[in-house]
Formats: sequence, structure tokens, C-alpha cells
Amino acid sequence: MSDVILSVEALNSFYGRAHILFDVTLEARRGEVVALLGRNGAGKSTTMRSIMGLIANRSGSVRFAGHDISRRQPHEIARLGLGYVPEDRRIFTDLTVMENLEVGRQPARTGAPHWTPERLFTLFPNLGDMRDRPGGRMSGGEQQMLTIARTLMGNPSAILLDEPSEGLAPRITEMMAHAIVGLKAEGQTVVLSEQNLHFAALVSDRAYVIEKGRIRYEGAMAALREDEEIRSAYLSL
Ligand SMILES: Nc1ncnc2c1ncn2[C@@H]1O[C@H](COP(=O)(O)OP(=O)(O)OP(=O)(O)O)[C@@H](O)[C@H]1O
Repeated sequence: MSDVILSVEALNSFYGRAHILFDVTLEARRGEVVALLGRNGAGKSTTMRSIMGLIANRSGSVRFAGHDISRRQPHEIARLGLGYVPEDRRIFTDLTVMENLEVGRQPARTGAPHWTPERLFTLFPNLGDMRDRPGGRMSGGEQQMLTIARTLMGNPSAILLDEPSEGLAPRITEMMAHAIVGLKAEGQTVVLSEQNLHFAALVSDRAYVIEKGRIRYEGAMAALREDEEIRSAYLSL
């Protein structure tokens, strides 16, 4: 059995007439943390939205956990166990941390880690310290963690995180990195998009670099850190 859980081949996506993604090909294996790196506007969010079926005008093949999801609807893709945390994280501001988590609860899934609030609080200890706090009274960074935790309550076989470190204060960024390393230790497959090479390097096994809608580099995270040419050509650092 192949250990590839998500495989994207020759993905082309359009907003109206604007061609945004050009033959994007990437994959994630079970238990891996994979980073999709690129500058602002490179096409990271569009790649994730395309995988989730949220871009109407697209072509190419997307396979997930043995299913061809290329033409599936977003809710079907989510039901198959692909979790997604978009950039505009939304929590229920009137509901407490615990209640927000309950909203995300789904049955356990074979081959995926089984998450409970208590297990999630070991990864996100600050959420555990504010279980009865309404979402509207949490900081942006705490809300960001809550959206990830809530998505994990669905016991996804893999999770897509769109720029998890974006806009976080340094201390919260560190907590986020720690949480993602913890997810990996539990066997959770993660694909994350990032502009921040430093953050991606802390948590990822492998990396893809995207620029102007094309994949320009693919390799081990450690190799990318050493590759000054690629870094200066396609990344901000
Ligand atoms: N709804 C839209 N309509 C038209 N063009 C769009 C739309 N959304 C994004 N784009 C364009 O598509 C390209 C890729 O955007 P995308 O959001 O995928 O980039 P990104 O790498 O995720 O960057 P960011 O960090 O800014 O989200 C950009 O040129 C952007 O201007």
C-alpha cells in the first residue's frame, strides 16, 4: 500500500480568466509535515482552496486517502477526512472554547489520530487554561489555535493549514510551532502554507516552493535551508 495520502497532479486553477496555478504537483505521505512556501500572492491559498474543491474553474488530479477528489464538492472532501483551516479563521465568538471544540467533533477515523479536548489541550495548553472563555474574548493568536483544534476534533486523516504563523506574536508563534511538532509526533499528516521559512523549517519534513503559481523547488526541508539560491530567488528570507 502506498503511504502517499494526498497527491496533487498538474493542478491548473483560474479566477475568472486569470490563470493562477500552472501544473502544480505535490504530495504528502502519512505522518509527514509538508510545507508549501512562497511569497505573498505566490498561489499558496489558491492551491489549498483548489484541493478542497473551493475553486470552480480548475483542472488536474487530486487524490486523497484512496479517493479521486478532483471533482468532489468541498463538504464531501471534508467528510472524507481532509481537514482545512483557511486564512480567515472563524470561530464562534459567542461560544466558549469547549463549545467551539464540540462543534467540530466527529467520530474517530481508522488510521487517523483520535482527538479529544483533553488531548488537544496538551498540544495547546493555553486553550486548556481558558476552556470557558467565549471566543470573542480571546486574542487573535488564541483564536487561530482554536480553529486548528476545532478542525482536529473532526479526526481528519490529513489537515491543510493556511499560514498558521501569520500575524502571531513571537511567543505565540513558538507555541504554534510546538503544537505542530506535537501533531506530527501523534502521527497527524499536515500540509501547511508559509511565507516564514524559519517557522516552516522548525516543523516540516519536506518543502515545496511556489512562485507565480508554479512549483519551483521540491526537497527535504533541511536541504532548502542550505539552498541560498532558491531561498533568495523565491522566498523573502
Ligand atoms: N478571488 C480572486 N480573484 C482574482 N484573483 C485572485 C483572487 N484571489 C487571489 N487572487 C490572485 O491569485 C494569486 C495567488 O493568490 P493566493 O492568495 O493563492 O496567494 P498566496 O500565496 O496564498 O498569498 P497570500 O499570502 O497573499 O494569501 C495572486 O496573484 C492573487 O492576486
